Amino acid sequence: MTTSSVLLRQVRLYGTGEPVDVLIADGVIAEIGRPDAPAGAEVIDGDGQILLPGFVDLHTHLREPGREDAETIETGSAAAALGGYTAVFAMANTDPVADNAVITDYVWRRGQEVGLVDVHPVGAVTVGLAGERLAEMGTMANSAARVRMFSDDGHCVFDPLVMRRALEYSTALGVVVAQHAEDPRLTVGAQAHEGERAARLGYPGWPASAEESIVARDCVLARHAGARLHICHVSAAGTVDVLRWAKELGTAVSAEVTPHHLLLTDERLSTFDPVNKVNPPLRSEADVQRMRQALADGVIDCVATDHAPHAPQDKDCEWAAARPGMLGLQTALSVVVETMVRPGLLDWRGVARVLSERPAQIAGLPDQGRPLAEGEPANLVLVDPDTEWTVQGSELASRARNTPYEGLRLPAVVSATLLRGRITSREGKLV
Ligand SMILES: NC(=O)N[C@@H](CC(=O)O)C(=O)O
Ligand SMILES: [Zn+2]
Ligand SMILES: [Zn+2]
Repeated sequence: MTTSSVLLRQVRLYGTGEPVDVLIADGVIAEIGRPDAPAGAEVIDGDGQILLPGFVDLHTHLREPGREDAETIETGSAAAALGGYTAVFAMANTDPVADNAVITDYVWRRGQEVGLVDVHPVGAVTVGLAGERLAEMGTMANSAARVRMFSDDGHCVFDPLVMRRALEYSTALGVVVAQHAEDPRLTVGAQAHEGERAARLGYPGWPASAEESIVARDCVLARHAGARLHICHVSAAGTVDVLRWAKELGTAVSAEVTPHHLLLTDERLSTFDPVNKVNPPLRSEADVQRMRQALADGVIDCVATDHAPHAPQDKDCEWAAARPGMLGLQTALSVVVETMVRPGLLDWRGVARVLSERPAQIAGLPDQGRPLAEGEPANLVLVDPDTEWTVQGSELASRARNTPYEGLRLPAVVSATLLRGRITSREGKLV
């Protein structure tokens, strides 16, 4: 067996301090300082670039099994590695649904076979995402994939009794339930953020209260169950108030925001381009500002992409018929830099927190989001903060093309990603 080593020359840990050399051997950070390159070591010249723990995405749609025409575990893993990720959580709304251990184990094993990123399957909360009967959470939690997160994402677990039971089981299993917070009675036929723009265009509105009310309800349920709850894709300013209240009461609730809800508003509706259709919808400028502030404050814990690839026939059609969702894995870092680092809301230590450390803690991954220190697993990303790039959907690794950032110039590029000491991407290419 050959053991490979990598020497990262002149990198700045968390973007602070003087550049140092980092030697990686046998999958761990072996030495930080001025180590010599062992014979045969691969040397990467960091040139003062920023070293961070590899990113962890709690919310990815990889579409396998069932819609391999939109994305596969292989193409999605490629997008993840190029985006700086070392672990992603693949949502359960596949076809068939990942509501049993046969599917969740398949997703895990296929991810390991591809080998670019750890693909952790999310198990469904209810059978077939139908919201009626609990799926076999225990079997999934104890199978090869060791499922740690459960979600009916795409659908809200709407029945409060079903949600209560799911939270009670999750506590016993030591897993987390992630809620797609959308009261379906308030969003019947909804097409866009309820507000002036949707009204002018005649689109039925998706009110913020549909999100806020479910988050409030679930925080109450979680507190009484002594359970951990995670809120997917927070989009409305009022949800931040609910989260702050619940956290002050000691509720074990965490929350994510997507890159697109940090950058884009419902102003995009005027384009009529369904690439901008997403669930929850793009909201107002005030909501966007509140998302940024809450992420900086820690009321929102982390950034998750909600990477949602769709085949052209499901997107290139009229607005009402188009599926909701947009790509995110290869643009997340740049959008976080644009919306949080450039305006001074987060430093690079903060970027490590929201893209790596907090998500790893929320999901309970012991080997991700770890400190940059000797002896720690070498799940790492090297970031060049000074280079800008122009997004082109046709150049992204995803099988789908539905990026809302087409033609946009964004800051920061991923120079290299390392998974357990092995280089998975380098200078925008897979290794
Ligand atoms: N976000 C979306 O608009 N779509 C997601 C489902 C979801 O995250 O709710 C999808 O699966 O396409
Ligand atoms: Zn969702
Ligand atoms: Zn989703």
